[in-house]
Amino acid sequence: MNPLIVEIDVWQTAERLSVYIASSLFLLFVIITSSSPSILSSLSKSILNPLLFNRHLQNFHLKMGSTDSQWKLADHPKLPKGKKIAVVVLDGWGEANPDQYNCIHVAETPTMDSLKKGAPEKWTLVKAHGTAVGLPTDDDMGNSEVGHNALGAGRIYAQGAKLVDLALASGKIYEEEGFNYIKESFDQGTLHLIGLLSDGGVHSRLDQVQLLLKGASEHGAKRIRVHILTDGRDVLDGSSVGFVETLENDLAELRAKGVDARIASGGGRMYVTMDRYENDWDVVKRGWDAQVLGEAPHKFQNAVEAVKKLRELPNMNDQYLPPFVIVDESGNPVGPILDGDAVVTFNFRADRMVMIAKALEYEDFDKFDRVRVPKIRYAGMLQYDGELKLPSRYLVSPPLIERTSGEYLVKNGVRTFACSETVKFGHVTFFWNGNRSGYFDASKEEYVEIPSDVGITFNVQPKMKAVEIAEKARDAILSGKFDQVRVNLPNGDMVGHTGDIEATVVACKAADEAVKIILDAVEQVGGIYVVTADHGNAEDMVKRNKSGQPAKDKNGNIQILTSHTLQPVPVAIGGPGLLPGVKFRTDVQTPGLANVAATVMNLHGFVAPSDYEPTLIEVVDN
Ligand SMILES: O=C(O)[C@H](O)COP(=O)(O)O
Ligand SMILES: [Mn+2]
Ligand SMILES: [Mn+2]
Repeated sequence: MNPLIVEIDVWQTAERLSVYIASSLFLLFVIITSSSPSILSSLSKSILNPLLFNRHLQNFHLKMGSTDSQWKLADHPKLPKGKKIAVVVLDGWGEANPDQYNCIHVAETPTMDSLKKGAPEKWTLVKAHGTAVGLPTDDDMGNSEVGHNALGAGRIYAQGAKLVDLALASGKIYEEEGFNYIKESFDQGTLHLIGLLSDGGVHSRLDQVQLLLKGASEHGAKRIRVHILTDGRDVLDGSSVGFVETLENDLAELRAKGVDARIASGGGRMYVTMDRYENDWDVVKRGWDAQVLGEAPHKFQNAVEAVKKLRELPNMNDQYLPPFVIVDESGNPVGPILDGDAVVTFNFRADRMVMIAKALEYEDFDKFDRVRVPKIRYAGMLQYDGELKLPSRYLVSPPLIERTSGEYLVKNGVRTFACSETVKFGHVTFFWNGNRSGYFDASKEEYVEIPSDVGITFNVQPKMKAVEIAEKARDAILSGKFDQVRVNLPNGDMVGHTGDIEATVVACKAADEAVKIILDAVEQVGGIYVVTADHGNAEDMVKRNKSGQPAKDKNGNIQILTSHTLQPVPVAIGGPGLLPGVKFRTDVQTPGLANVAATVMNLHGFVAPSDYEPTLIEVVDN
């Protein structure tokens, strides 16, 4: 066995022992002051399970109000403190076979190529999809929310997709406070469901919507209106028609059972409702006008026809369909949101629901003129922002992601700088910190957002703000004011989602150049870099058949993949500050993104908490 691992084990045992002694005194106190048998039995279970016990204790400290000592991380036995560390997340940068649809391979990426030459000691691959990041199955592609959650939290949490599955399967969703709250409107009002209609599993899933429709009607909803947002980003472009047909069939079945259920409005997710990080409130306003006011530039009597017709507009695709409302024979919208109605936003993922949640929930709201603000009972599928408690009502509790590496490091004196452009800003801050907005300690942190271009698809500007982000990171590194400088470089992902292969190649080159700027700064200050990604995207831009060849549609055309992938992502370490003996371990079972947090903590000179996924590195004495 590696000497370092033994040393850490010894240290951890010592730590655990001291924690036990202190805690046993506390437990004794509880036992003496309480004769409850249930407490005694759970205590004895905890004592027998050190991991569980540690977690209980840590959570107990947090609940009781934490002090610095409870956050204190142990010193790493070999790795020094005080190194400047750059953590670079290349969004949508996976590792795949080299071919013409692998834009990372096609692009000139000398910096990332040079890192790869350090394999296997300084460059490795980790899982970034499926159960490795808390998604329901290994058929689920990775995404930014779960990827950054895992990177920052160092542990794998059952994510929204899975939690909603469980709540629907057990029927618990209908017993909880959130559903009971909206149910109050079912007698007199309409239940409105707003969200992304696809089976992408990133923000929402069609099968969950189907179950919710069925369950809500069985629990008393008599009038239901669905406001759809078409996808084409997490699923193939053009698939919207099939999803709308499926939904229409379900609604027809409900109508046959006497429920007045219809689609009321729609629009493409990137143009209607699902903006994020306040990049462009007009997107949310277009949705508000269609969903709440029943007003849109396009009116149809049938949603399948709406989607088919709007897709015929020049350069149109599912992501950008203009807003439309469904009207009756007299031209009146069939489902504006009115006083007394209930509204559920059925996406489980947070980032692109926060803005609409604010519009639906906040009394004081000045981002656009809402014209009419109906008195509704509103619930999110999940609570989208735990810090803002937004929305205040929700059907399923979100994963409780606590004690993230960001919080630990800041509380251990690591001065932290984080930066991206608007479209990914929340990824390296909010998602990284366990879906929590704001600073842990404003005196030690600075988060910089570079405004993204607004109102364009990013294939038009594939370089995005990569250089600006890198220059901010460079300045932060050189300033000496920060110990960790963390960025997200969005290009591979944001341009990859457009399906424009040529532009994605330009995007990958731009991201690579940005990495170079950051690594040069690391070099200058004798620092360390950790370069990784949150999931794949740009490395595979075509749908593949089972044998891995590009799949063709019925007309013989290649099907461009706009979505993320199931590919692993690289993790590269290096820089002049890295001790020569540091290398990637070969004994970590199925390493994934969640193993990165402990790795970074080690490089800052600390041992990660014992319930974190193991570090990827070891220090071998020369
Ligand atoms: O919201 C999006 O843009 C896509 O659905 C997923 O992309 P992301 O997970 O990289 O943000
Ligand atoms: Mn991403
Ligand atoms: Mn993406």
